[in-house]
Amino acid sequence: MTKKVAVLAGDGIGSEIMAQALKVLKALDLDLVYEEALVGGVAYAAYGHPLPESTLKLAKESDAVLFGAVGDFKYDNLERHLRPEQAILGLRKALGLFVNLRPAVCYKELTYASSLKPELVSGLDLLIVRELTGDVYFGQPRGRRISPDGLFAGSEEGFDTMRYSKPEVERIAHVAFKAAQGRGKHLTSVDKANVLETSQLWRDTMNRVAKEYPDVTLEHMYVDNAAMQLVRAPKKLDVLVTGNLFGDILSDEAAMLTGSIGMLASAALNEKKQGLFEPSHGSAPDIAGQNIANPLAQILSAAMMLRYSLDMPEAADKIEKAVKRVLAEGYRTGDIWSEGCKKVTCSEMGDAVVAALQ
Ligand SMILES: NC(=O)c1ccc[n+]([C@@H]2O[C@H](COP(=O)([O-])OP(=O)(O)OC[C@H]3O[C@@H](n4cnc5c(N)ncnc54)[C@H](O)[C@@H]3O)[C@@H](O)[C@H]2O)c1
Ligand SMILES: CC(C)[C@H](C(=O)O)[C@@H](O)C(=O)O
Ligand SMILES: [Mg+2]
Repeated sequence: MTKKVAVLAGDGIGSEIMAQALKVLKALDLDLVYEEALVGGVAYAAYGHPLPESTLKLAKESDAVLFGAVGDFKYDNLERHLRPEQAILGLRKALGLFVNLRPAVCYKELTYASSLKPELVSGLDLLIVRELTGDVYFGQPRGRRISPDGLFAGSEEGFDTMRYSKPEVERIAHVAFKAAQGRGKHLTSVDKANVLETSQLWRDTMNRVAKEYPDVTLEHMYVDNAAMQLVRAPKKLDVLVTGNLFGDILSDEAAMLTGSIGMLASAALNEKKQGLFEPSHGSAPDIAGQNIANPLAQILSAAMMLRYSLDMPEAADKIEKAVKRVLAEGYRTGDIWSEGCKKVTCSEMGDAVVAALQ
C-alpha cells in the first residue's frame, strides 16, 4: 500500500535542504506520496499559529513526517506558545515521539573537518538516545511570577520544572538497552544524580532495567563529565542514553565531532514506529537564502525515515551509500570544505547525491 509522508520544510534553510532530500527520495521512485504543509514561522505568518490544525492533522495521518527546521529571530519576542519552536515541541508531544535517535558518525573523508584531532574522531560512530517528550522541556508548573520567598522575594522570577516518572524512564531505557544490544553492548547513561532528584530516579530506573539485559554493560556518567569525555575520548562511548535537555546539548556537541552540525541526522519515534525525521540543527538564519547550507543531515534523515518508519531499508542503504560516495568523490559544502575538495552549493550537493544513487 502506498505510504504517505508529510513534508514540513519550515523556516530558514529548511526549504533549501528539504528540496534536496525530496530530489533524492523522488529519484528512488518509491511507493510514497508526499504532502507538504507549513510549519514554524512561515505557518505563523500565514495562519497566526506555528502548528496549524491542518498541519497537525496531516502529520497524524501520515506514516512519517520529514521535517526541515523551524525558528526565526524575528519571532523571538512573540508569546512563547506562538514561537516557531513550539511547532516541533507540539508535534513531538502530539505524536508521542519519546525516542530521539541521534547518530554521530565521522566519515573517514571528513576527519579533518572535525574540531578534534583526527586520531580522536576517525571511525567515530556513536548513538545518542535522547528522551524527547519529558524533562524540563514539558514539566509543569512553569512560568513567570513575583518570587514569594528567599533572598530575592518580591522580584520577578522565571521557573521551570524538571520531572521524569518511572514509566517514562523505563520505556526509554528499554529502547537504549535494545540499541546497545545491536551495537557494542555498552550503554552509558548520562545524568546529574549527584544533584538532582529527577536524575536519581533516572539512575535507579536504569539500574533496574539493566537486570533484563545482562549482556549489556551499563555505565553511569554525570553530564558535566560526559560533555568532557565527548571531546576527550569520544570513541570510548558507543550508546549514550539521556534526558531531553542533556541530550539536546550533548548532541550538538557530538555533531561537531563529525565535522559539521550539517551532518547530524535524527529520528524521533513513538511506540508505533511512526516518526518524525529531521536534521539536529536549526534553521540557520545566518546562511538562509544563499543556497550554501549542507543538505546531508536532511538527506540522511530521509534515509532514517525509510529505515525506521517506512520499512524500506534497501532504499535507506542506497542513500547512505550515495552520501559516502559523494564525500569520497570530494564534494563539500562550505561547512566541511577544505583545500583540494570540490566546493558545491546546497543544490549541487543534492544533485551529486542523486547522481551517486545506484
Ligand atoms: N529542530 C529545529 O527545528 C531546531 C533545532 C535547533 C535550533 N532551532 C532554531 O533555529 C534557529 C537558529 O538557531 P541556532 O543558530 O542556535 O542553531 P542552528 O543549528 O540553526 O545554527 C547554528 C550554526 O550552525 C550553522 N548550521 C546549521 N545548520 C547548518 C547546515 N545544514 N549547513 C551549514 N551550516 C549549518 C549555522 O549557519 C549556524 O552558524 C533558532 O530559532 C532556533 O530556535 C530549530
Ligand atoms: C528547536 C528546539 C526546540 C529543539 C530542541 O531543543 O529539542 C532543537 O534544539 C533540537 O535539538 O531539535
Ligand atoms: Mg538542539
